[in-house]
Amino acid sequence: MAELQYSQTDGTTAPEVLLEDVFAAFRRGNLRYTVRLTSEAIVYVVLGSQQERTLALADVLGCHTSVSLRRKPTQGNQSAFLCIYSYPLKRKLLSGSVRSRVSTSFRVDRFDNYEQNCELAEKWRIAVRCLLAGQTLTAETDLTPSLLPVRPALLVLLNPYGGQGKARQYFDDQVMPMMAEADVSISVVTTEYSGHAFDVVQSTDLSAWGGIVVVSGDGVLYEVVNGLMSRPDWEQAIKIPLGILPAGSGNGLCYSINYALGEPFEEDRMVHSTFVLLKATMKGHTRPLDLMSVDTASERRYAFLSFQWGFSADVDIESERYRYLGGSRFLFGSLHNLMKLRLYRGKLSFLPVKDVDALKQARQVLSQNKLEVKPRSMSHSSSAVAINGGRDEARIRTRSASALNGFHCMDNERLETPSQESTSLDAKLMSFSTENGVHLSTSEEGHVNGNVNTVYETTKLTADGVVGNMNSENGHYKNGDSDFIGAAVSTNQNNSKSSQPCPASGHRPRRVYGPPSPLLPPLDQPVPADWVTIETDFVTMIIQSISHISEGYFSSPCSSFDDGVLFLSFLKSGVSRRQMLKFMGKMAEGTQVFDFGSDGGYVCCKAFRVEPVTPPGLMTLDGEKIEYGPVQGQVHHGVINLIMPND
Ligand SMILES: Nc1ncnc2c1ncn2[C@@H]1O[C@H](COP(=O)(O)OP(=O)(O)OP(=O)(O)O)[C@@H](O)[C@H]1O
Repeated sequence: MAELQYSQTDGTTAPEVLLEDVFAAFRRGNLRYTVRLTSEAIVYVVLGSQQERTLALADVLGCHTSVSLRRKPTQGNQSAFLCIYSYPLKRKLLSGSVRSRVSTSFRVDRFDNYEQNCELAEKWRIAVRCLLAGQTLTAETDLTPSLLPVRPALLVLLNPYGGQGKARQYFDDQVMPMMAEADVSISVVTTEYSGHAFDVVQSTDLSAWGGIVVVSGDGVLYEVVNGLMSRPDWEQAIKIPLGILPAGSGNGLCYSINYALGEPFEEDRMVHSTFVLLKATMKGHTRPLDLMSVDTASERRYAFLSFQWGFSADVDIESERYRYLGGSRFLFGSLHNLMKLRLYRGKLSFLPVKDVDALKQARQVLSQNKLEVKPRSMSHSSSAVAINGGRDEARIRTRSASALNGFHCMDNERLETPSQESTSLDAKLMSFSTENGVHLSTSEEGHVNGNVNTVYETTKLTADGVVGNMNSENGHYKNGDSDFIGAAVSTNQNNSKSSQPCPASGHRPRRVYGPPSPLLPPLDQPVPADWVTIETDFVTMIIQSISHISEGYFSSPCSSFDDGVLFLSFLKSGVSRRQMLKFMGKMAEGTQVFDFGSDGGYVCCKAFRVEPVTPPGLMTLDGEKIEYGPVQGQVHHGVINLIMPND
């Protein structure tokens, strides 16, 4: 643990000491500390020494009392225990900073009486929990349990087939122990078919939940958003706080959140993302996130991430076969698609946001990140794009080559139309054993071993709502319906089981709910005169509302969560396969390209329309396949409440 100077040497007032006591070390009772709690930290000093140690509350996730001592107090042992769980950032030699768990325990033995010691420990626990919830305390505050904030449980939707199919493992091993430490109660639904998340949120009583968290990729959150927007009470429903933990392939939203917060993602992403989610949950924090409404010829859908057409959409959908590779599936998909570079003829129209030079701003953002940017025209192979080094080097190291958004070869290589190859996910027999819910390990400073008492449930929800709680016990998580053999795509509400993601999320009825889209004319009418239209052969097109469309792919440096605008990146024909390969090498090095010179663009807009001329192919919304054909969309400012710290 880092040793920090607590006393204020800079002339500023030291934060008020809320609690101060003398506690013993957990294991070595003869080692005693003076422990102080302020609104910012728990500071403890070895008695008779000047050495202070600090647990910054910003790093603390929770606090429990007597967690490991199941044994009854004996005559010689009347102590209670206080255990604090923190996740400070620690520097690593090669990979920057990562959070690692530290549990710090004190023996509370001021009194000869066990109950009094318990009371004292409980007082500390209440104080720490209240501070973690963002409450203001003073030294005079009467620390009673009634002060503790009561928050409804989170509804967790876990897709066991997202990404490499490790969501269950990550959840059991990493997420649940942290949820228990933070005393956040949850109900877990394991999705059983593509479209299950949609069905659940469409019909569940939302007032029962404090928020909905998906343990999945962006695809399941897309289902959740569309499920909420398909409700007659959509206006209220979409306000429920939404969170995401990264168990997919692209994890674009989760990456964007961590990026915006400066939180590591490269290593232990689930720990970092859970930490961020829980810190926000404990304080009841959310941040507005823009919503995109997208109309196809037959229906309306909603998205929070991106619309894609061309190379990147093809890579996303066609790389489903490499799903077992996780995020690397995009690299293989890109290499595969590189072999058969295609052009996509069509008309792109957009309503530009005047006076915003997106490219200039993006260069500024990148240079602020201490990245070196040398814009070039893709037509000129001699000019290079290099974005290197800087504080975010590790963070923006591209693992996913979905970023290799199309380039068209100019060496007269054969251009093909998009293929209609089927996508499939290997059906696998999955057996989940999650016997021992939460286990805390022992480490330095007298840390605690043992199971944490917490209550969480596996809830079986169907389109009809809550069917029943599967299991609920102290510290034990049992998934009653975890065995899974997939066969076919199904939206069967009788919990029929499927292992094949349905990219189009099923054929659902036309949406009738949602905000009006005043910027959009009817799809069969021309766009207004103040729109810009480009008709050409496109290689790729991405319209996005957040910074990253997949892990490490910083495709829109100008985007923020609730800026009320969209950023459009497109690339027209004009680059060779060799150039593209070179570019892919740079991507592997951790470089990024968003600057397409005269062969493309990066613009800020509020609405768009795409009218493909190319025969049927792939279009995606938040990485999920949508109906191919004319499509248009507009942004709706800050409609979604994203679970994310806002302080
Ligand atoms: N039990 C299930 N069986 C089959 N498909 C499922 C199941 N649960 C969810 N799905 C589908 O899996 C698809 C992919 O899910 P998800 O987005 O979680 O992972 P991903 O595609 O790997 O990640 P990302 O979207 O971040 O690239 C979604 O379309 C969802 O509808």
